[in-house]
Amino acid sequence: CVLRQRQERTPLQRALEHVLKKFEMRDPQQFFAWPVTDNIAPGYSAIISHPMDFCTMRQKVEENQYGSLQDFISDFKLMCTNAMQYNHADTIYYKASKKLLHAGLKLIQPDKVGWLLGLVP
Ligand SMILES: COc1ccc(C(=O)NC2CCC2)cc1-c1cc(C(C)=O)n2cccnc12
Repeated sequence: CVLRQRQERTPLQRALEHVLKKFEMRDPQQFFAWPVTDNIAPGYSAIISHPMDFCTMRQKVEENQYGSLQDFISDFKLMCTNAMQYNHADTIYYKASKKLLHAGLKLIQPDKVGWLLGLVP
């Protein structure tokens, strides 16, 4: 997951970066900061067909690969549901991903997201 230096950003990119920072703050242990590897999670790549993590999301924002907030939220949900699929419910990762998903979706609820969509014409 390579991050290039900052280029010119569209209003959507700036808004997504803002939301991404808020999401990342809800992952203090940084379990979701980087791609999960097979050596820390045996068999991960055979079980999870579409891995996702915050660094990859940041890369996609920087490369303007998200056409909308919804595309971005889909990757956030994918990241959390991957963790609930691979990890058993009694693990710290499953519990962290469930908490992160709920906290993240609360952050972008319509009543709270007005300020955000104000940034995007
Ligand atoms: C980038 O992923 C990680 C980075 C660091 C850590 C980590 O610090 N784990 C320590 C807490 C007890 C060992 C765990 C993970 C990790 C995330 C995950 C996810 C997200 O499924 N995971 C699954 C099984 C084993 N490790 C992990």
